[in-house]
Formats: sequence, C-alpha cells, structure tokens
Amino acid sequence: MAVAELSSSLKTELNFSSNTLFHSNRFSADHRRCSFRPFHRSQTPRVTCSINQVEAAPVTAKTEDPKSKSDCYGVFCLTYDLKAEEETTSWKKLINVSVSGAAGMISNHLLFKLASGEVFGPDQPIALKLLGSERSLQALEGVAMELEDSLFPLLREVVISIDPHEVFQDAEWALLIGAKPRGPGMERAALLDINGQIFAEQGKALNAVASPNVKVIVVGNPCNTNALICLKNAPKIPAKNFHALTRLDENRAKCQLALKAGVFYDKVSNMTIWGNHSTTQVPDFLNAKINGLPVKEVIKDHRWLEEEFTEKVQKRGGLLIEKWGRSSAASTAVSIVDAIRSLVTPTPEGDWFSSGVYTTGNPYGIADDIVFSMPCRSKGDGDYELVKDVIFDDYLRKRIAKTEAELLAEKRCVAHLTGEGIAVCDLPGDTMLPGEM
Ligand SMILES: NC(=O)C1=CN([C@@H]2O[C@H](COP(=O)(O)OP(=O)(O)OC[C@H]3O[C@@H](n4cnc5c(N)ncnc54)[C@H](OP(=O)(O)O)[C@@H]3O)[C@@H](O)[C@H]2O)C=CC1
Ligand SMILES: O=C([O-])CC(=O)C(=O)O
Repeated sequence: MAVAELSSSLKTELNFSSNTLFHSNRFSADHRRCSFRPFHRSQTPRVTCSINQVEAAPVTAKTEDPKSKSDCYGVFCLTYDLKAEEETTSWKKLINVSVSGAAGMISNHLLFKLASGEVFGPDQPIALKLLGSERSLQALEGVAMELEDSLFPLLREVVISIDPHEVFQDAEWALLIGAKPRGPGMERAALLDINGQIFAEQGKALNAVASPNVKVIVVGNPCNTNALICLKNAPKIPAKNFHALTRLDENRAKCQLALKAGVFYDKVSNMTIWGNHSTTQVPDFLNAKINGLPVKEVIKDHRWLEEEFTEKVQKRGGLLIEKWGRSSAASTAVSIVDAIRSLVTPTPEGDWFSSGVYTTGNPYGIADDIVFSMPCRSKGDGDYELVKDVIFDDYLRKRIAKTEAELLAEKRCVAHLTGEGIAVCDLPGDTMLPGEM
C-alpha cells in the first residue's frame, strides 16, 4: 500500500474507533481519588469521583469536538468510569509526554517504562504522544497496539501522528529521540545539517504549541548541538529547560570506576561528564567519589584514570556496537529514565548528576551559548541549578577546552539553523559520536 493510502486509511480507522468508542479518557485535577475502569460500550459513559462527586454529562460521538477524534488511539479512546467503588489512591493531574522517533529502538524500551509508572511515579497518569514519519507510521501503530495490550493502569491516552504540532500540543515533557543515524561515508557536517533541520522544525513546533514550561530532553545525535538548535528555534521556552542526554555517559563512567575499585556501582557518586556527547567528552574523576572518598584516593593508578578510563567511557558506545551490532538502546532508555527522575526527585544531599544544559551564566568559565554537559542538582521540581563546589586541575581544564572547542565548531556549522548567519564548518578531524569507531 502506498504511504499516502496507508496514512489515510489509518486516519479513517482512528476516526472510526473514536466515533464508535465515544470520547478520549482525559480527566482533570478535580477528579482525584477516582477509580478508573474501562467503560463498557453498552453503558452510558459517565465520570464519577469520590471526593468531589463530580459527574460528567454523557458524551456521545455526535457532540464531540472533531479535533479530539484523531486525538486518541484504539482502546485509549474509551471512556473510563471514574466511580470510586473502593478506596483508591489519589491521582495527580494527567501529564502529556511527547516522544519523537517513537518507532525506534530506544523508544521501544522507553515507552513501556514511562507507561508503567516507574518514571513519574505510581500515582501519575500519563498521556503518550508519539511522533513518527510516513516511513514509520505503520510501525508506530504497532507500538500503540503493544501499549494497549500492556494494560497499564496509568496510561490514559496514546496519540500517534507525523505532525509535530499535534504531538507537542500541551507537552510538559518532550523526549526528542528521532534522528538520522550517520551512515558510512557520510560527513559529520552533513549529519549536523540533516538532523539540525529536524530539530529546528521541532523547536518551532514546541514553541508554538507545547506547555510554556515544557522540559525537553534531546537524545538524537549529535544531541548537544541538536539541543542548541532546538532551543534557538523555541524562544518562548526558557533555554534552561533544554537538556542533551549525557546521563548514559555518566552511568557508563560510574560502572567503569566501580569495576576498577571492586565496589558495587551504587558506591560511586558526584560523577560529572563535561562537554559534548562525543568522543571528546570528559568523565571527571577529579571530583567523583567512591564511598564518599575522592576517586584518586581509592584508585591509585592515575595513569589508568587519565588514559584507559577516560577512553573507555568515550568509546563505550562503539564497543557496544561492535558486540551487539546496533547502538545502545536499552541502556539509553534507562538513562533517559534516570535523567527525568533526577529532575523530578530531589538530588540526594551532596551528590549531583550530569546533563547537557545551556551554558549562559555558568560558573566554570565555559563559553556562553552552547549546550554543554555540566554537574546539576535539582529540588525535584523539574528545574536544576549548577553545582558550584567543583575543583579543576590542568588535566581537567585542558580536556574541557577540547570538548568546548568541538562544540563551538559544531555551533558555527549550524549557524543557518540557529538564526546566526552563514554556516562555516571547520569541524576538528577527530570529531566522532561515542558509537563511531
Ligand atoms: N544521547 C545518547 O546518549 C544516545 C543517543 N543515541 C541517538 O539516539 C537516536 C535514536 O537511536 P535509536 O532509537 O537507536 O535509532 P533507530 O534507528 O532505532 O530510530 C531512530 C528513529 O529516528 C527517526 N528518524 C528521524 N529522521 C530520520 C531520518 N532522516 N532517517 C532515518 N530515521 C530518521 C526514525 O523514525 P521516523 O521514521 O519515525 O522519523 C527512527 O525510528 C540516534 O540519533 C542515536 O545516535 C543513541 C544512543 C545514546
Ligand atoms: O553514537 C551513537 O550513535 C550511539 C551513542 O550515542 C552512544 O552509544 O553513546
């Protein structure tokens, strides 16, 4: 079937199911302490809550706002009976989480974690809005079917679409995973341009329709510069809200330090990744701790730290591709979960986490106006602050300068996408993603 036919037949099917099954199961903050059960078609749809005794008027297909008809997928178009027959937990207001590249490998792990409650908590209902392309629309429908069949109690809506304006509507979290992988013989400048265009378009769409305080996590590579492009195209959203995912690098670094020290990895803390999610990234063993002690006091082999450890973390993605035949997907999904949880739960006293964030106003002397991985702490409100009490030595400064230079070169390369004039691409020759060998 031609792509156009496929997409129109899918739309018809979605509209049909929406018409047949009445309205989508959205609910408001007022509907706390409700129990949720799929509503049977033969009954009159109703919403009843135990605290407020809210009873919504029956809604039929005829009275529906036409926009909402394509706004749900399959079983997620059903009305839920909110009558509390038994004492239940109290439910938070539904949150909208948008995910691009939703038919890809990383998303295939991530979506089920989001829907299960392990990311935002067991009392947080969630709407998943999935962005694909004409290429992936059929696959995306398959993903939505698997989500249906998983019977997640917290998953209240699933939307699939190829239109970022539809998918990012009212988004409170946008997880931007979809990006073209660098193919054999492809210049990095070409990758920056192709993916940069995707992130420029998505930035504009977020700016237009997302929640004004949306938190954006860019995963698709080259993620730092994609995040910069995205934030430059979304001037209404605070630049501080954009993150490039470097949590996988942090996790990889913790694992290597734990292995060398012969301790379990939960004993490693204060792990900063500085800079770019690329092979110039700097895993900071000067400030990291093992069992609360500086790493250099626990691991006396400083040559290993400077040479082997650093390179192992920088190239871990490549080694994984060599063994597994594809790039990290499950561990990346886990690290996205970690990154979100670090923003929605208070950072443990004295510790911090790494994220690629906008540099303007940073206390470390790193160039302004790039997206650079730095140590952050959060009160658990979705926001973060940069950690001030870190130390530097010559080794660390020199390494940070290299990754900074790489990001500044990437920025010059995408000036046409950030509204800063004509692009000049003078990328350092050894610029590579972690997965490239
Ligand atoms: N920051 C990090 O730590 C990590 C980042 N990554 C990056 O995450 C991204 C996604 O990885 P993964 O899920 O494994 O990749 P997949 O190839 O499985 O999925 C990527 C998705 O990107 C979408 N895409 C968007 N534009 C294009 C295009 N022009 N050509 C081809 N596909 C496109 C495709 O979806 P559709 O057709 O729906 O648009 C595809 O489903 C990659 O950029 C990867 O390098 C990976 C690991 C770690
Ligand atoms: O290089 C890639 O595409 C994969 C990647 O980011 C990683 O494994 O860290």
